[in-house]
Parts: sequence; structure tokens; C-alpha cells
Amino acid sequence: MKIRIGTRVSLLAMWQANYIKSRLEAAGAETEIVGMETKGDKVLDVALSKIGSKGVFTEELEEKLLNGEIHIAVHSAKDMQSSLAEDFELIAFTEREYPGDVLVADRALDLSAPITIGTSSVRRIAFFKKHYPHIKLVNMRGNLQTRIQKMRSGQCDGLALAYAGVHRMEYDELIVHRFPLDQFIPPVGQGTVTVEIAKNLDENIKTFVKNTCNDENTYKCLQAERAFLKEMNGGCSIPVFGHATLEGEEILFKGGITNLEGTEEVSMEFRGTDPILLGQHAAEQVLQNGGAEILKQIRA
Ligand SMILES: NCc1[nH]cc(CCC(=O)O)c1CC(=O)O
Repeated sequence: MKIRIGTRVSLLAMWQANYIKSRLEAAGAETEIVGMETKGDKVLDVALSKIGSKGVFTEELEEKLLNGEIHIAVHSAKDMQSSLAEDFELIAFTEREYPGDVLVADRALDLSAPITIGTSSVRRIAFFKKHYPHIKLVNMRGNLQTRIQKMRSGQCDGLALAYAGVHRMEYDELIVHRFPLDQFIPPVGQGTVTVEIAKNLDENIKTFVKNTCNDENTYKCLQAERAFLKEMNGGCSIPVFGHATLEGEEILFKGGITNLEGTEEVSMEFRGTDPILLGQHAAEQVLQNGGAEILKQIRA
């Protein structure tokens, strides 16, 4: 069996693809990595939340899934839209890395001082405004390496990033702070790698990939998180967050939404055993308890 793996070409995307590749090969498959640049990689001067079109990192890979040039596409689960087009499916989620956000810098930073932090995530911006209103924020896109270069050229004192990406790119020694998970609640999917297929994929390949790459516990959590995200109908320009963990058979889901200024936040916790029902219920409750109002304000 030879499995062609599609990926973006950033170093982090390549890490993810190689991670999946090594699992498939350990289980006896031959593989080939097919890298490609996507719109999301090329347009770097605009905040993601403003590019607007859905799937800026996924469209081109999906074309290749459909025409068979690749069998699977590897993504960060966080980058995936909550509802895929009819023809596609996420069949595996790898065991999750620590899901939180960290501060990366070349020197120790005093978070109570008026330092400048680079980020363009609407969620991180809102949490900074709420918990660190004196900190100055500057827009920062591009891959991890580019952002670190921009920081070193003086554009900011530090960068707010997902731990998972920093760790995978081996920048651990630049981590100067970990934001608590209950203060910077992670976005849906942060820290796990997912495998996307076209539904017409050969069943043997599909089963093989599932068996070698999927972590059942992470899968359950991601089902809940993604059901929540879908029901919230957010998109990456809306600071929606959601994080599920397992406690025995039970799923604990924490999620919500904040306005862009970080002055209004609806965060709630729910427990359940059916991931999809739990995620949907959580979204209904968050929307009913002020979330719908926040969404409306942001969209206006
Ligand atoms: N926003 C881009 C992005 N997409 C995935 C990761 C890495 C973390 C992950 O895979 O969850 C990052 C970088 C970041 O947010 O710091």
C-alpha cells in the first residue's frame, strides 16, 4: 500500500505530515509527501479574520483529494472549518498535545508592564484586553519562523502562540509564560493533528489510516468541540473557544464566546457522554445566555 499525503509546505505543516507519515510507515505502509502552498500561506499581509473566505488553508488540498492526486490531507485540527463540504471527512485525530497558549520571547517579560505582544488571533486579542489591558497588541501573521524574525527585528517584545506549534518547532526554550487554561481557554482543536479524506477513498486505505493515526479519546473530545463550533456558527473572525477533556467515561466541555474588546464573555461548563449532543447543547446554552447577543454585535 502506498499512501500519498498532502500538506501545506510550512515547517509546522511538514512536521504534522511527517508525524502521520512515520505512523503509517511504522505500520508497514509506503508513503509519499505532496506539499503545496495554499492561499492562506501566500496572503500574509492581511489578518486571517479579514481574508474572509472559508477554507483558505484547505481548498487546494481538497481538490487534490477529490482527483486522487493525494489520498489523505494532514492539517492542524484547529485550522479546519466546523463543517466540511459534503465530499470530505476527518477520519483521525492524533493524541492531543498540551492545548494551551504560551508567550514566546528572547528574554523574561513582565506581564504587568506595558509590553508589546504580537498576535492576530481575535480570541487571544480579546483575552489580552480582558486580563492584560495595559499590554499593546500588534498584528502578526505568517508562520512561526517568520513571526519570530519579526519579533527579533523589534516589531514586538513577545508573541502569543499555541504551545503545540512552539514545541513542535523546537522553540521550547523561548517560552517565558504559560497562560492558564481557564484564562485563555483554548480554541476548538488546538494541539491535535487531523487527517482529512474524500469520502470516495479506497476503504482499505481509510481503515489503515484510522487504525494507525486516530486516538479514540481525542476523537471523542474533538467531536464535542467541533459540534459546538458548528452550532455556534462562528468562523475564525469570531472569538469562540471550546475545550473538551475526558474524566473517565464522561466528557467535560468548557466553552464560550467573548466580544472583541474582552469586556463581555460567556463561558460555561457542561458534562455529558454523547460528544455531539454535548457540543450542541453547550452551544445552545452559550447562545441563550448572552452568546447570541455577542455574535450579533460582532457581526454588525
Ligand atoms: N493559527 C495558526 C496555527 N494553526 C495551528 C497552529 C499550531 C497549533 C496547533 O496545531 O493547534 C498555529 C499556530 C498558533 O496558533 O500559534
